[in-house]
Parts: sequence; structure tokens; C-alpha cells
Amino acid sequence: MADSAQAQKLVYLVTGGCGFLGEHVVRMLLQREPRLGELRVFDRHLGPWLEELKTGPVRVTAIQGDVTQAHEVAAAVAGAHVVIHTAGLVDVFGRASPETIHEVNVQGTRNVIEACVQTGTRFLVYTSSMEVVGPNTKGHPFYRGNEDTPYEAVHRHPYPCSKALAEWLVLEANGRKVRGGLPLVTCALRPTGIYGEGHQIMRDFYRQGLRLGGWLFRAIPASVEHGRVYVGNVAWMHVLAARELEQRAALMGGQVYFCYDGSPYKSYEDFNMEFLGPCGLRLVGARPLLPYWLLVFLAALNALLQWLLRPLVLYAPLLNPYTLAVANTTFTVSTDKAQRHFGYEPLFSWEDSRTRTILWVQAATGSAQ
Ligand SMILES: NC(=O)C1=CN([C@@H]2O[C@H](COP(=O)(O)OP(=O)(O)OC[C@H]3O[C@@H](n4cnc5c(N)ncnc54)[C@H](O)[C@@H]3O)[C@@H](O)[C@H]2O)C=CC1
Ligand SMILES: C[C@@H](CO)CCC[C@@H](C)[C@H]1CC[C@H]2[C@@H]3[C@H](O)CC4=CC(=O)CC[C@]4(C)[C@H]3CC[C@]12C
Repeated sequence: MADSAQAQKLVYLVTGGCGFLGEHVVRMLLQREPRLGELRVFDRHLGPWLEELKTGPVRVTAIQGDVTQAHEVAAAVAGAHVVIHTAGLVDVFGRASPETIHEVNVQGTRNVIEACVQTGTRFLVYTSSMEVVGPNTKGHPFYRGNEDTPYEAVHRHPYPCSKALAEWLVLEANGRKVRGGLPLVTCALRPTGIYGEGHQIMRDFYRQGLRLGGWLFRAIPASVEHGRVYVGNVAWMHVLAARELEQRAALMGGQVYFCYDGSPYKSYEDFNMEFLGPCGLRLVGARPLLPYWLLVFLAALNALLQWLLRPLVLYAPLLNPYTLAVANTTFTVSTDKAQRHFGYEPLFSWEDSRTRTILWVQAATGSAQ
């Protein structure tokens, strides 16, 4: 009895395990994956919070490493049953060069796949993004779409380009023979804009609001809806997908799944106010206060300033032509594919997700009363 229980213990590797999403995946695995025997957390920057996890019943191994270094990835993957590859360079603000984004997101993913093949790891879950689909450069709305909705996916920005290519690599690798001769089983999860505890952009908006005396100013029409999903549910979906890949390999292998939950469809700014409002901020204007052409001009000016100042200083404001285009284009998903394929149901209700996020904003910014 004890022997068979022991034999079922699995080794999981989470790349990017110290990031916003990665930390939630790590904690979710420890809470909700009964077959977990060892959890390897691989990241370029290890978080101090990992130490407290090492005292629990599951062996937690922190590995400082870089996904662009094939030998470091192979060493981390060797002996793992499942890899959840969430490491990535999330940059739509021009902080990193296009080459670096490609190197981390595409070559890093290639290294993870090759490591699985070489070392005999059979199950790979990749964190892709809604950005693989859109919004496209033409600003076409994607309204309540699902994984089969036709959409002209045209990318120019390095981040969506890199995520699209990496996702393709992962899906194409499905079925490749790994060491030992068995097939690799892969799938890709595509979160929409993730929110929740640890969401840095939410914190930036909060700080900006405080600097402006508690006010934020509407820039995007309320009618432009954005798909958002709570980080705890995204993490749960990763854990479930990873768990079910073996049993449902024929169904799930090579598939993509949008990440979704019960979060309401709203504009990016109205959605943020669900959390920032209870923290004391107010959004001014039922309509955008500035005409759209002026926003386009300011975004272009920011891009120009970024380019001019680059030799001297990194100027990377939130508003640039790409972020404006994304914020100003409706992109919402409505699907039950993950439910049908591997029984996913959101673990956290909208009310719960909202409360948790509000508490985090209050604590993270010291505004808790
Ligand atoms: N934040 C969002 O709204 C969305 C994120 N995603 C995807 O989710 C994944 C996680 O994103 P976040 O948690 O938001 O970002 P994050 O920046 O908080 O986490 C990424 C983690 O990857 C690590 N990392 C970066 N480069 C690395 C390298 N060369 N080697 C090893 N580790 C490296 C970072 O240190 C960080 O801990 C990414 O793949 C991203 O593309 C997808 C959809 C939406
Ligand atoms: C025009 C500004 C006025 O308030 C608002 C600018 C908001 C933008 C910084 C964000 C609007 C939409 C966000 C993106 C979206 O959630 C999809 C994403 C998916 C990813 O995989 C990575 C992050 C992001 C590109 C996200 C980035 C921030 C926005 C562009």
C-alpha cells in the first residue's frame, strides 16, 4: 500500500515559478496536487518566499537558471514527469529589445521542448497568451470568441510575435518521441489579461491614481470590453491541465485553451475600478476625456521619446501605440473547451477573486485601514 502510494509521486517543474502567475501555480500545486512528490521551481530570479515552502511535506527545489541556456534547462528538466512552462518576458512597453524577447520566449521554449525530448519528460503545459490571437494590427474586435472563432491574427509587436511562435513550437512538438520512445503530450493555455495578487500593472495604476489626488481619468470608451481572468483560476487551470494530460492525451494533446472564469466583461479601466474603487480611487468621466486622436498622438510621442532617450535612459511609459491599440480593441472570450476537455471549473468565484485582489492592493500599497 505504502509502496504504491510512493510510486505515484510525481516530479513537477515550473519554469518562471517566481513570477506573478508562476508563484500562484507553485502554491496551487502544493495545495491541490496530491500526487506531487517534488516541485522544482526554475527562475532567473528566485523569490525569498520559496524558503517557507521548503518546510512542508513536498520537496521543493529552487533552481536559479535561465531558459535561454539549454544546458541549465536540460539539467532542471531531467527526471521531471511534468513541465509547466510559464517563464517568459512579458514586455509590451519597450523595456527589452525585440531580440531579447525572442530569445527568452521563443528560444527558451525551444530549449524546454528539446530538454523534454532528450531527458524523457512526456507532459508539457505551456502558458501562451490571448495575444497569440489578437487584438490584431487592424483593431478588429474579438467579441465573446472561442478557440475556433475565425480571426485574422496579424502581429508586428515582438511580444505577440514571440508568443505565437512559441505556442506553435509547443503544439508542433506534440507527439514527438521522447527518450524511451513514448510520445510527448503538449497543450497551450491562453490567458486573457490576468489580474489578482501580485499584478504589478494594477499597482502602478493605483500609485498613479494616488499621485493624481485619488483620480484616474477615463481614456478608453466604456464600450470596449476586455477579457480578464483571475490569477488563481489561471493557476488552477494549469494544475488541472497538467494532471489530466496523461489520461486524456489523445483529446488534449496539441490543443489550445483560452483561460476563462466568471470575471465580468468590462473595459480595461472599468474593470480595474472594481478593485481600485474600494481602495479610494475614482474614475473621472463617463466618456473619454481626451479625443482619441490626441491619445494616438501622445502614444506616438512616447514612442518617439523612448527612441530618442534610449542612449541615455530607459523611458517606458504605459501608453504607447501598441498598448493603446490593445486597450482600445474589444477582446473577450466565451468558451467551455477546458471544461469539456479536462473538467475545468473556476476554483474562485468572481466575488472571491475581487475580494482577494482588493485586499492585496490595499496591503501592497499600505492603504489598508
Ligand atoms: N500577465 C498577463 O496578463 C499575461 C501573461 N501571460 C503569460 O504568462 C506567463 C507569466 O507571465 P507573468 O507572470 O505575468 O510575468 P512575470 O514577469 O511576472 O513572470 C515571468 C517569470 O519568468 C521569469 N523569467 C523571465 N525570463 C526568464 C529566463 N530567461 N529564464 C528563466 N526565467 C525567466 C521571470 O523572472 C519571472 O519570474 C508569461 O509566459 C506570459 O507571456 C499570458 C497572458 C496574460
Ligand atoms: C491607454 C491607457 C489608459 O488608461 C491604458 C493602458 C492599459 C495597457 C497598459 C493594458 C491594456 C491591455 C493590457 C494587455 C492585455 O491585458 C493583454 C496582455 C496579455 C499578455 O500576455 C501580456 C500582457 C498584456 C499585453 C496586457 C499588457 C497591458 C495592457 C496593454
